[in-house]
Amino acid sequence: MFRRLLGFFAKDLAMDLGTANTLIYLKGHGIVLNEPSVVAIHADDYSVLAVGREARAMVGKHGRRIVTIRPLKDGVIADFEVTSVMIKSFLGSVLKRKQLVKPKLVVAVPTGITAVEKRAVIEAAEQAGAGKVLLIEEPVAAAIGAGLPIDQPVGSMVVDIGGGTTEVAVISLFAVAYSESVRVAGDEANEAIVRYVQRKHQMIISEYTAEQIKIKIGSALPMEKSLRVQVRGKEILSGIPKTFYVTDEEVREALQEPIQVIVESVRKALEKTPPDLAADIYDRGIWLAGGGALLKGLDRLISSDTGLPVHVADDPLTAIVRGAGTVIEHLDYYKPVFIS
Ligand SMILES: Nc1ncnc2c1ncn2[C@@H]1O[C@H](COP(=O)(O)OP(=O)(O)OP(=O)(O)O)[C@@H](O)[C@H]1O
Repeated sequence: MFRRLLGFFAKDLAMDLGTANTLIYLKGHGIVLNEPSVVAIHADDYSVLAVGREARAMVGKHGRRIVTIRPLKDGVIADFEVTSVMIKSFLGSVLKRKQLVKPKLVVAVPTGITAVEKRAVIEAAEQAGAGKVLLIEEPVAAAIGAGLPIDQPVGSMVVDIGGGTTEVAVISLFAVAYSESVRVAGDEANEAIVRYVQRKHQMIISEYTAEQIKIKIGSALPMEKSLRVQVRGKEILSGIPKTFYVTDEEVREALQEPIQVIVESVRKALEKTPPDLAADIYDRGIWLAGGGALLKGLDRLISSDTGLPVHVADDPLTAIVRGAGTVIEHLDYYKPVFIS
């Protein structure tokens, strides 16, 4: 009885532990944390200097004795210790005071995650102070966040374009019926812009600058108005810092390859989807989620390539955590979605 009473007061949580961003949803409150998945560490004694936004601001601007680390790669834990530290810091800032009962935590993870990777997520969360850790596949969470009827015998296709991975999944009756995952998403797009600028302008820019270019003027198809952005970089030959312009057309050219891989994975998923579910998708269309869904014209490009209607989920950057949040609010109803 006492434990049940304590359980009533427990602050259960849901988390989108992403390659680029980590978001936390607190039961009964909504999204309470949205931070870059970055940790800054002192190289001498490995002490943690900053986590999240504060650590992100140090990237590319620190001396040799500081290291900035993105502990997740392609949606999975690449550096276990640093991930634990990061989760601990985020959970700590959300929960503030020590809890009498450890909170239940729903974590969204990529589809096709291995048993070892699952274990790593659960252990990192437990070390960070979580009680029971429940895992849900990211596209399922994204579909719930987008308001799709995943509890019905109806096929819904979600394309989640994150930082490290693009996941295409067909979901029906609480489960993934078919999925396709490629390690090409936002990060790869930034790297493609860095390479293009080197080749075309003989200038070196950081991945952060490339990301800003992508967000400001990036598009998958020509836009009504031509755009250009002023960029600061370093000339390859002289090493001298210089300012130059990059146009939307150039960014489209740079992004052609990664976009093609994403479109190809959607086409492949459609080909492999069982016929009855495919018929539902042909009727209802495809939903895009994740930060990559914000690339201008990507919905139109996928639509013209597949001949299907393509919708962008509301606030695609938060779709996964909102979906995982819905699950933590109605744990019993969504029991069938857990994968561990
Ligand atoms: N307006 C925009 N246009 C294009 N890309 C964008 C835009 N805004 C954000 N992004 C990209 O979205 C990506 C981050 O998306 P998101 O937070 O959904 O990924 P994540 O969940 O951290 O990654 P993953 O799912 O791979 O673990 C970044 O690569 C970022 O550059």
